[in-house]
Amino acid sequence: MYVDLGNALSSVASPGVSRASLERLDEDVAAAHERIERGRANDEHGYAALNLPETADPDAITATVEPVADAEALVIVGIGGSALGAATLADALDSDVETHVLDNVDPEHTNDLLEGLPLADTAINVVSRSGTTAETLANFLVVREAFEDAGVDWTERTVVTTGEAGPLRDLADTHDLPVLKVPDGVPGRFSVLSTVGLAAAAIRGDDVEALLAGGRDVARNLSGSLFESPAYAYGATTYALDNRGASINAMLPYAEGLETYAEWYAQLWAESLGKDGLGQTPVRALGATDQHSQLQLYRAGPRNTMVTFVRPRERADRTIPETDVEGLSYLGDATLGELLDAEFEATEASLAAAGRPNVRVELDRVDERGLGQLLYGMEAACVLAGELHGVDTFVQPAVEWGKNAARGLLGAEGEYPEADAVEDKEQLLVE
Ligand SMILES: O=P(O)(O)OC[C@H]1O[C@H](O)[C@H](O)[C@@H](O)[C@@H]1O
Repeated sequence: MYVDLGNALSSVASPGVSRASLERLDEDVAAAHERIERGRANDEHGYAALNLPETADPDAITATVEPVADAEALVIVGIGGSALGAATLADALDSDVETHVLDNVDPEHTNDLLEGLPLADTAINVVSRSGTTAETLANFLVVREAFEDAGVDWTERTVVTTGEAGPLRDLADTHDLPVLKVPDGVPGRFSVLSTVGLAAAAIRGDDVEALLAGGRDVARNLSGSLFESPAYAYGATTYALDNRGASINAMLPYAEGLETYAEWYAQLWAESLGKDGLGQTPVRALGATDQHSQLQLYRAGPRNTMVTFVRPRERADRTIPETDVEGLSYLGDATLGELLDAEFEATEASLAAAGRPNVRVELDRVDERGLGQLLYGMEAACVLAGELHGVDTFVQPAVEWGKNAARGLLGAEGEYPEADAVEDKEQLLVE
């Protein structure tokens, strides 16, 4: 993972950060790094996630998913941090296993998905750390019923990933299902390199060891200086730009396979840093597609946005056929990859020319190792930014409020005062 901060400097952009400010900030980075290292050493909640490249057990994961390793299709049932990591890997890595993520509870989508699946050859990986998330459990019950209706034994096709206890764990025990435990101290949005993200990767035949090796590459470089650690360089610079007015961070990967990565990043950034009135709003985008939609705003709109570019240094390529159509001959000498790179460089330069801050993150390739580096790197960047902001990176009370309110509205057992607030809603209906 490589991070170029040149276009975030105040000599280029406004808001921007001077080299002198970054050097001063480096003292805070050193203190934050010490805190992070202490948290990692004690396996404290959240910090433990940064140990996953060392602590995850790829052999145990592979052995547990073995009963469904022959699957032609895979449905990952989970939501938020229990879906987006696996979805990111599935979007970015080729596999013969057709992979679907059932996170939302839109009945039309669920019906369409279930109708099209070869159920007898489909694996289910149901993932919920708490084992209580309404969307996940409801979807699982629906999927299970579809298997039963088709005469397929769902217990033979299901792998469960969950915590030590809870309704999903009970269900798994009752039916003697293979279970992978969500490791302690690892919040969902930091769990891609654990059983949460890696079970699906193993079923798909992705190289789980290489994903973890990518994480280790970046972990090795975490040090007390942002000038020595690409992950910290990114985290510290986003912090500095946010403080100077870049309250929006548009994630713009230039690789089709990284579209879902931008979703994963949005959860990581929003749920971890959005608290105490602070936080940088992540926006999901894709290059070159969003050059033709969002870019106008980022170059000429309010000066409240930074852009994060992500691109692989190498990718498979395809030649653009020659043409004698007048005005298009320049395309015939190029490849699609060269065109995408030219679009990337032009966009980066156009933002810099307009004085708009942007940071370039590069990977060698979009493969298991590169993804392990990118995902771990962004997690470490986020933890650092959380330390610098002084927020509690690893909790999400605002999300829990909504979860409780929905439970209360559905009449779940227990006290859910949040549901009363929904019923007391002020009305101003315009028809
Ligand atoms: O894994 P689960 O317990 O089902 O939780 C799934 C998701 O639920 C909530 O929305 C949390 O805010 C997320 O961080 C979490 O990833």
